[in-house]
Amino acid sequence: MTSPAESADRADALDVRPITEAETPAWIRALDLGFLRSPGISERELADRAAGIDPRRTLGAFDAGRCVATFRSFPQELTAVGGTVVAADAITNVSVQATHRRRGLLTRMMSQDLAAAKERGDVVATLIAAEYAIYGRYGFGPATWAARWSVDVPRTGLDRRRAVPDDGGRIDLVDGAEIRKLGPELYDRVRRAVPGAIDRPERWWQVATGVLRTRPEWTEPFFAVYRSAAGEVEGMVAYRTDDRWGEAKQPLNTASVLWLLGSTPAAERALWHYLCSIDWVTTVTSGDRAPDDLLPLFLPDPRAARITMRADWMWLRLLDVVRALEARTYEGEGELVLEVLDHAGLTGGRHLLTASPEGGSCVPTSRSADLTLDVADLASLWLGGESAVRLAAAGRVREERAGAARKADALLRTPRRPWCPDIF
Ligand SMILES: CC(=O)SCCNC(=O)CCNC(=O)[C@H](O)C(C)(C)COP(=O)(O)OP(=O)(O)OC[C@H]1O[C@@H](n2cnc3c(N)ncnc32)[C@H](O)[C@@H]1OP(=O)(O)O
Repeated sequence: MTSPAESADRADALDVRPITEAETPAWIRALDLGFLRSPGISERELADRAAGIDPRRTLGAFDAGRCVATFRSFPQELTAVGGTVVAADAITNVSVQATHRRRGLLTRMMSQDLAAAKERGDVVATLIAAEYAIYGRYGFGPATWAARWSVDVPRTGLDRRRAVPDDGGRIDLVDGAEIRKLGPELYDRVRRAVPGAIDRPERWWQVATGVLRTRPEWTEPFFAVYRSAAGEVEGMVAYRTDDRWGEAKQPLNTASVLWLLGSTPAAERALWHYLCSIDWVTTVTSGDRAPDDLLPLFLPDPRAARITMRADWMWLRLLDVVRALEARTYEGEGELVLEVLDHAGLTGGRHLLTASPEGGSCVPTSRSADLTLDVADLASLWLGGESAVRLAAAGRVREERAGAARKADALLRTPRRPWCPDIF
């Protein structure tokens, strides 16, 4: 039998390194095994997925030449509170095969990647965590949250006879080519106004419209565009329907939203109302939205919208506390001394934050701290979605001065929750 120490030694002996371009197909197959996906993959899917992978930022662990662990990062833009965009190290495709787990392979790949991101000057690292328990140990904290709703259309109280937006705008059904033409500009406006949102490279639109096939089961969705009374493109939605009928021939279709964008509340309202007006559709599922999404408030009876999922979404790892705190604006004016603990030594230290609605300055200080907190908890507070009072009550943040958590909330919390509309 092998002892844990011997297993750890064996993991150390494994090669963890960036892959070569020629190794990409084997790396993708290893990732699919790690994500419990069927090993069969078409040549087209393999080629379309490989085209999105930069081998220089793609790590593999190799045991006797076989890829047994995968890890990849790519450059990403993340919107901070106030609209400034910061450079992020987006981490994805993390897997360690069931035969090689719990021998430290993830820890080795993560340490390499975060060190490289720090060296490059990225302000944060981002990821969507498969399981809650994995990433806190590396200094990540949940920073955006998501909710899904299921709308019982007959209960909404909306007038089913109404067919067009009641605000002078219009909705048109369009094809994927039109979405590729109109989508990037609209999305860019939306994401710069939403803390927690990330950029969508051209590849995102190609995948969303089926030009690139990165999943075997892709079918073309419906696409609709909303234009305001002034003719401006302000909203867009992609959805699928399921052609379900009851035994007495009642139409019972569900319209499942894949993504819905509005640069104005009016655009969001018009699109949700449109989805609830489609003949045959009795249920609308929302896809992943911010936890404080306006959807229920657009319905005469908000109880028609039932929450079906609510969870943490994007996790953040601050790589540079000073640049992160200086990249955002604040809800009020004030000073706060933060003692930030980072056991990995990537950032942290005691800093004086001088905050205002125009921005902030952050400098090392020897003044006594108001709050002591782990870098992972500061990540949860940074986008304004978590409360320092709440974290203090849970014993995660320590108040060194009475009332400091409340003061931190007055500066850092935002009226709307941060939101990352995408999975990556
Ligand atoms: C951003 C993304 O891609 S999210 C997708 C993550 N991938 C998956 O969930 C796929 C299935 N799981 C896996 O592939 C692997 O189990 C991984 C990647 C989660 C972990 O890889 P491993 O090499 O086993 O992790 P490693 O041995 O470095 O573990 C380090 C520590 O994290 C802990 N840990 C790792 N995974 C988990 C988990 N899923 N739940 C709880 N603790 C975990 C280990 O116990 C270990 O703790 P210790 O230091 O106290 O002993």
